[in-house]
Amino acid sequence: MPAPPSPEPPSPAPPPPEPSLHVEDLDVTYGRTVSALRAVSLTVPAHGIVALLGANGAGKTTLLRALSGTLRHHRGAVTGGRIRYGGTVLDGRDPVAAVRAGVVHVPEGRRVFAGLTVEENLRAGALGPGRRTPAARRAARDRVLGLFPRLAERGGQPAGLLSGGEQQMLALGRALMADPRLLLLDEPSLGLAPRMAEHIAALVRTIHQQGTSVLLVEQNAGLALALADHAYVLEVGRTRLAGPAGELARTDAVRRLYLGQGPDGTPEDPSGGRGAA
Ligand SMILES: Nc1ncnc2c1ncn2[C@@H]1O[C@H](COP(=O)(O)OP(=O)(O)OP(=O)(O)O)[C@@H](O)[C@H]1O
Repeated sequence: MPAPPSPEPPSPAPPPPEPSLHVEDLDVTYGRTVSALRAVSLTVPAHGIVALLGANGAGKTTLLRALSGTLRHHRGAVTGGRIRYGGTVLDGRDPVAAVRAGVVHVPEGRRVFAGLTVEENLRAGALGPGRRTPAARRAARDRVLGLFPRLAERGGQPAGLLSGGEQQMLALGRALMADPRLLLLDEPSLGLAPRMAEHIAALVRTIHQQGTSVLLVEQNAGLALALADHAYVLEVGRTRLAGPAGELARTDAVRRLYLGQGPDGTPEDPSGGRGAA
């Protein structure tokens, strides 16, 4: 008698869906009196790249701090609303919870460890809370050095000796060592010459194409809107505008206040809109 057909092998479980970030009606206060965000809502879809624009003091950094669990280091707290990343609630959590969920913050000013070498800075990024295998760490390091060959050349040098652009690459590289699914970038082009700012923007685009979602805070609105699919404009702690980046770039308010253009698209502000007040 022929043997009965062997049962079909079980099909592999589908990979977990990419999470999206949902911020709903978020309120943030510093100390007892400073209300920095009021009822701010924002979404970063899976595989999205979203820009957050706004003048100095609008609350952009505060929002990134709320997402990465670092508000309390600045005497701030979420006082209302909700932050969800996929199935994980992140409001009121600490930085370990954010990194475990895949949300990694590159703060303004780079904050590399100046006295450590480039290689040691990268290793510090891999020390995240997730229990990752040595092979996963090696893969992350290979990815970083592939993206930033200059860091490979400078591996043994103290990070404090790097140029501003190289320090920004190191800050990005260190964050990538934690295998983020959502990268929070605070002013990556700040203080860089235009060509280096363009180079960093191209690297951010590549990082996004490799599968990492990005929430980008940038005062260089032209650069940010060219990179992003979607954008939000914060004004004194509230959302003033939101929409597809290309559409926002054509609105009068964004052209005038953030792109430094007159009504006919001609430049009005010689700084090109950087640092709209
Ligand atoms: N640690 C803090 N303690 C008290 N108030 C703070 C603190 N950090 C920020 N603020 C206040 O919160 C508001 C939002 O500041 P935030 O730094 O988030 O703005 P921003 O849009 O990132 O501005 P910038 O572009 O200047 O960094 C401002 O009024 C600011 O003075």
